[in-house]
Amino acid sequence: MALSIAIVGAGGAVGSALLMHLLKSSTLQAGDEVVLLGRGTPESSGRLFAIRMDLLDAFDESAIRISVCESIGDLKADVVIIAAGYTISPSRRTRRDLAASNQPLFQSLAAKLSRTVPNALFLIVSNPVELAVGIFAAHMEPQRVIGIGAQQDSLRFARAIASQIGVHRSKVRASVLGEHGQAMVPLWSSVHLTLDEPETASRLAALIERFENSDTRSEVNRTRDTLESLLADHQLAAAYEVMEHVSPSTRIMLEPFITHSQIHSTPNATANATLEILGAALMADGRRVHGQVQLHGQFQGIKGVCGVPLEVRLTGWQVSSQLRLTASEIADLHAAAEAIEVAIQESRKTECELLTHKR
Ligand SMILES: NC(=O)c1ccc[n+]([C@@H]2O[C@H](COP(=O)([O-])OP(=O)(O)OC[C@H]3O[C@@H](n4cnc5c(N)ncnc54)[C@H](O)[C@@H]3O)[C@@H](O)[C@H]2O)c1
Repeated sequence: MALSIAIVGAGGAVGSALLMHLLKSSTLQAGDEVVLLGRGTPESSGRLFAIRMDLLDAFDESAIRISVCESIGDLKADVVIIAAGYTISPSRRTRRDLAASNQPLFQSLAAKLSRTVPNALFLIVSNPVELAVGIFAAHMEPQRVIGIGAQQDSLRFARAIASQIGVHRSKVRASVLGEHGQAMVPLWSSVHLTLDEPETASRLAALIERFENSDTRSEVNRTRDTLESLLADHQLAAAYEVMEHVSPSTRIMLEPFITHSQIHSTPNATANATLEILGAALMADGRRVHGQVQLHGQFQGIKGVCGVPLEVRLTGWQVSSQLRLTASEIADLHAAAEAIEVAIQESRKTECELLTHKR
């Protein structure tokens, strides 16, 4: 049966990259449909119709249907990708600022989409991803809501490791759980090679020994100061060079901010991570991906939103049983889940205060 994928925020940096990746990859087949969902204003619809025409001119041979849905009430879709909302900028510097700005949008989208497409699979790109997942999971079946941040972080961790041992990412597997933010939990115990090559294996063993127990927090703090002065001087090459020499755990925390400082987003990496989860859902072959989901004790007894290993189908996620964590990783994961819960509660409190103020 033909598949329909809707994108909310299709005109943004991530949404545009996602469209390109979707239409260039073999994820969809002839007859499937990509729906660009508008905000319900003439300006938004106009822009989406123009984007549609440009895409048709580029990709018509693929025979994938591209349509614009002007009103959320008319939407029909099997998968909905949420890539709308504010991003980090000089006027919204922290995840807290972002939470305050994006919370009303998340609430409104979740309420409307739960009425029109309650049985869709929801892939959440927007940040703070944990807040969005919590809100969407309160409106639909929690099993149908997945934040893509942990997949993005896992891919970055694998690449950071691959680059330090001189191979490409296809040769390395690695997982990052927890928060898509400061409380992320890179799992050194999950790191392994997909090739049997003794020299590479010994380089990886040396890297793990060097960094597995290093103090990421203090390295992040030290390195952030160095980066800030390099960025202030527009020394981008030097900033990226610094990243080659820090721990992969530090690198995945800081490198996206260097990129963001120049192009205000990380569109292609994010589109790729989103597509990996979509691909896993379509193949439904039990491959492991990672995502922020609303847990009720299914992984390490955690209750709340947290990034965990997943198996995904179009009907929803289940926790993947393929990962064995060490005791200290389990402790870090519980600490991350608590930090996420505190941040979510804080955002809810701020929203309540704002509502009381308005009355
Ligand atoms: N998880 C990740 O790794 C990751 C990476 C990059 C961006 N993001 C997040 O994805 C979101 C989009 O990022 P971007 O870089 O594409 O930003 P962008 O500013 O380029 O695009 C934002 C999009 O959201 C739409 N939008 C804004 N307010 C809206 C509203 N009220 N209703 C409907 N649509 C609305 C805009 O029209 C635009 O299409 C942000 O929340 C950002 O933080 C996440």
